[in-house]
Amino acid sequence: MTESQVFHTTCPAIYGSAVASIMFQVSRHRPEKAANESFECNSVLLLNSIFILANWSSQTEGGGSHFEFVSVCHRDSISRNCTAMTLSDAANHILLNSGLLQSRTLGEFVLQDSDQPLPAQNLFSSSDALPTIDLYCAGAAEQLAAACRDWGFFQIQNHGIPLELLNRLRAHSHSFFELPLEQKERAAACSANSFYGYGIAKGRTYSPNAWMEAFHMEWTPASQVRRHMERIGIPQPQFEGFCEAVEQYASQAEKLAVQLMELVALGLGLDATTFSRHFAGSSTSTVRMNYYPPCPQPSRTLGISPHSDFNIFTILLQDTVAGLQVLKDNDEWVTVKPNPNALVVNVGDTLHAWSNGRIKSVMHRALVNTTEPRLSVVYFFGPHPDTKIDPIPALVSSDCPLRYRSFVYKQFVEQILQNRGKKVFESPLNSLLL
Ligand SMILES: O=C(O)CCC(=O)C(=O)O
Ligand SMILES: [Fe+2]
Repeated sequence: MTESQVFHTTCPAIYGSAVASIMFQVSRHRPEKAANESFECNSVLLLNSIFILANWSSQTEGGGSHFEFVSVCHRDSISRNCTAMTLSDAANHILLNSGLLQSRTLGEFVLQDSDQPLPAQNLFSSSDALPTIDLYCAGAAEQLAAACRDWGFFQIQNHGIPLELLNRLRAHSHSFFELPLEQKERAAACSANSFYGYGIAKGRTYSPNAWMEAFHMEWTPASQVRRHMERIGIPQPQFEGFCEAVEQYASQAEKLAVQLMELVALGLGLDATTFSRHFAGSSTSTVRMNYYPPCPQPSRTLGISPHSDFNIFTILLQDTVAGLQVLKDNDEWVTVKPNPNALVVNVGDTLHAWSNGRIKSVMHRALVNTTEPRLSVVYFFGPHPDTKIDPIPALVSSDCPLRYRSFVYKQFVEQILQNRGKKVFESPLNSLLL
């Protein structure tokens, strides 16, 4: 029933010379079509694959266009299963398989000039300027508070999480993203409203065509790592290894987050438990693996567009590839130099408001590059959903008057989720200003 042919095509609009020629094999469901009909590569989208809508103009069909949807593995540029579809089928296929909102239009997923400010090419020089703090040094509390005030970001070394665990987690995360797309998609988010599972990053903070894939797993109130991984179907030793690495890491990161809250409280001149006593063994935290495949035109897209995190602290593990950038003083993007022994920590909007703005959550983004995939494993730490956040009275003074209203964490998050999908980021903190 099908006829297989090999085509050479170019994608000048999207990839320029970087993918000068993609060889792909098209299986057509209508063998009777004219031999001289040509295919034109029309649009491209990627997760771990490049999706191509091949535009087939057929005179025999009354001059109308017919679209065929072809999925091509971008690493080796050799096609896998190719199915003929209509344009809307193809769009639906992309939406469903990416775990994305079905209501969106295809155009939003096609790589194109972004409406976000794009990076200049020279921004990849890494900076040593971001403070690196030894968690057990004398003065760690003061250094942490100063870094939270001046940068909203810092790296920590001597953090107590063994390097062996960090390396194991990095290795398992890489292996996960190297699985075939079809397999990863078995853990795709179950509904358009879910953030969890495999897919591209969603939410108000990310560009809809972010050059990345992600695997997001709930950690509290109960770990959902195994539930997601069971759907993937990998051999038992790999399954166990992956789940154990994530569970051990998340458990240690949770303790670290509490320790950081206590040190920062001390550094701000407060009682150590000012923030942490509101947690009493309960938090809202998740783990997300972000993976940024090499990109032929890194200046035309971003891995993650500028955003701040809405939680308390984010603890981020990088590998050796740079890409994370922090907006310093609302003015200059600084690249965080990868340090395999260190963890990158940033203040979230909730802690910002809780401290009455004494410490700050800042915008950050991720760049992509042409040659190497980049990985980050992120632990997002937030309070229990019912926690009421009141700016700490001791941090209100005549030279720092009360700036934020009190709020319940889950209402703050709900409001952020309602605003998701907005293309230009607006800080959720604005809605809390008095
Ligand atoms: O991958 C990175 O370096 C940044 C990730 C990030 O900002 C996020 O997931 O919120
Ligand atoms: Fe972030």
